[in-house]
Amino acid sequence: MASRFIPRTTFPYDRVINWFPGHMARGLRLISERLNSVDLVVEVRDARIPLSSVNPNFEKVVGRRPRLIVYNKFDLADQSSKAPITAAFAKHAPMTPVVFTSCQTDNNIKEILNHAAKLADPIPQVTLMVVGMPNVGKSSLINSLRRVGVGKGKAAATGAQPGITRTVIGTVKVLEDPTVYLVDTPGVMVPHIADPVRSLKVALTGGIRDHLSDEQTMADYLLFRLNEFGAYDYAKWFKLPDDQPTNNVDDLLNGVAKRIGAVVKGGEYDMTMAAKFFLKHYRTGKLGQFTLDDVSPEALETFFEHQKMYATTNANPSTLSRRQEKKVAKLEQRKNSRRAAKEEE
Ligand SMILES: Nc1nc2c(ncn2[C@@H]2O[C@H](COP(=O)(O)OP(=O)(O)OP(=O)(O)O)[C@@H](O)[C@H]2O)c(=O)[nH]1
Repeated sequence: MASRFIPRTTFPYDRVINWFPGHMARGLRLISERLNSVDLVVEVRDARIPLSSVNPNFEKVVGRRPRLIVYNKFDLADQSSKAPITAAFAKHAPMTPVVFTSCQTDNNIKEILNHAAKLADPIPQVTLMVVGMPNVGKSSLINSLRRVGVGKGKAAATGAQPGITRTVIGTVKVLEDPTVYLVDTPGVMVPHIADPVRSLKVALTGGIRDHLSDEQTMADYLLFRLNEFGAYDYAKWFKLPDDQPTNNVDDLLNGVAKRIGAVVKGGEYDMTMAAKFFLKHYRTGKLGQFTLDDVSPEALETFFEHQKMYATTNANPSTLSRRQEKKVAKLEQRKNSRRAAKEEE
């Protein structure tokens, strides 16, 4: 019985999956070049990995520009994650609006348009720039904004695999009155994700091309997390013996392969095809809604502290307020006196 099942408590994994093709470096450059003609940066993150889908490179490029954070694909995430994230933003970044959206249902899309329209008070025309890691749903968001704002169809190509948008497309009108334009940009990955498990989470949610991260390892990690959440429905879905959950990915994939008839020559089960099917099931929400990052108040506190440090040491001083400039100068001064003291030793 499932109640007697003891899930694994660790997932040893030390491989780092890196994926930073040329169009991403170019994309980052283009974002930085277009920034001066943009009134608001809309940074899209994946609500299933609210911390792991943050690219510190955006902090460097976007600096202290007015920004709105969108946690997209919220239909696939644990709905209880919204409250702690909202509270952490209210405490650490009260001037940054946060919106939780679903482009599948256009949920909360209007809220983004409302924020943009508010900016149109002193300026006649507002331009937004959408940035984010690959596959977080930037193009889908543009299409949703256009659908909700001006009732028009698809303007940007979307796809289940990352890396569909490869260059900055022209501006797209998403609201008539006031006029709001939007610029799509290519998804930009972190050039080097130091934490192996973080790279696995990004891959599992579709941010890295599947073949680069190995489907069976991703399936194993997904099984580990489902068991950790006590989400054992997969056992019934894939008709595992006695509907029992398992810690063994081969047992699971055998069940999946049998269920979908994934057999190769000689009658063996096709484990890669089974793993792909299992991943697709998860990615389309059929196994439930999960948030893979720790969003406890303590974890969010650490995250924001880290972000603050990063932003303070990397932000472009020309975009800082005088108070922030003073803080950066103070930090620099402290750093210099520490260096001088060391040299004297
Ligand atoms: N369930 C769900 N799926 C979504 C949502 N938004 C986008 N998707 C799906 O996620 C996949 C990626 O969406 P895109 O809009 O192409 O993502 P992107 O960020 O533009 O991708 P890149 O081209 O890699 O930069 C597609 O299969 C979309 O249908 C959402 O809110 N909910």
